[in-house]
Amino acid sequence: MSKPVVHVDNVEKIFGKKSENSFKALSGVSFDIYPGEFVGIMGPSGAGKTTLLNVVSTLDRALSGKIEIAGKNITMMKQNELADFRSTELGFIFQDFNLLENLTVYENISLPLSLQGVASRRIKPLVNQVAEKLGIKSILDKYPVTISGGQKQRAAAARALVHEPAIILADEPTGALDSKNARSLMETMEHLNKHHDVSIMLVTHDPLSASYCERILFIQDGTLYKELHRTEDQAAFHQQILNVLAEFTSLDRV
Ligand SMILES: Nc1ncnc2c1ncn2[C@@H]1O[C@H](COP(=O)(O)OP(=O)(O)OP(=O)(O)O)[C@@H](O)[C@H]1O
Repeated sequence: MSKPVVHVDNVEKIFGKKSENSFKALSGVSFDIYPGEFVGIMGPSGAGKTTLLNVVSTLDRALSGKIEIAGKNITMMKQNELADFRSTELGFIFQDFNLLENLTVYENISLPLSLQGVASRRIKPLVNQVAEKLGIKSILDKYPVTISGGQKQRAAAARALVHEPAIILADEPTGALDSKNARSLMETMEHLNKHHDVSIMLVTHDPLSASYCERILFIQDGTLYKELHRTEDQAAFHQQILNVLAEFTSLDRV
């Protein structure tokens, strides 16, 4: 078996100092994501999903445990090394697109490459290639204010992919989209995963978005609660996800 692209080993995260106010947001969390996998993270509000994404994405530090991405131990890296690591190995897609309004779609997508100092003659073919994959070649000269929410999210996905990161980290990417655009974005992510071998870790509340994943890790109270593999068709997987979410609701009532 190939080496995992994300290796999380016994991670713990505590907010606040060692006093009555401290809160254990993650406890003994361990899992691997292998190259080319599409993994969803689900769980009730406050379960620790965003905290987990933040420590994996190097935006926050775990208190203990080990996290390796693309074979590199990020828990040992200094701040300046982390910034370099993020810009080369990680691709981010957030709910609110985070496109810069005074740059065109082309300029937004090329930003990670410009920041890395890639020569502009090398940037153009890379941007065109990723725009082609995401079906947004015709809007490259437009400004974000003139395009739809779905197009904005595709542009954000293109920007996340253009530097060929080891993994795409997506936090509620469909949260600001209507159902048609949400479905279309998830189909695109599924396509990128299946046909272009893009590894994806997706945090979502939405069972339909999650049903595009191959595997879901459910977390509750900061620990892994259950893991679900997609073995049947998407509709059946969607139903399995709904069943697990219903377990959380009934646990709440206890
Ligand atoms: N900076 C912080 N200081 C103190 N507690 C925090 C901090 N950030 C998060 N928490 C707590 O840690 C727990 C996990 O939060 P987190 O945001 O990871 O949950 P989540 O599963 O992403 O929730 P949601 O689905 O509502 O976004 C929550 O109880 C939250 O209140």
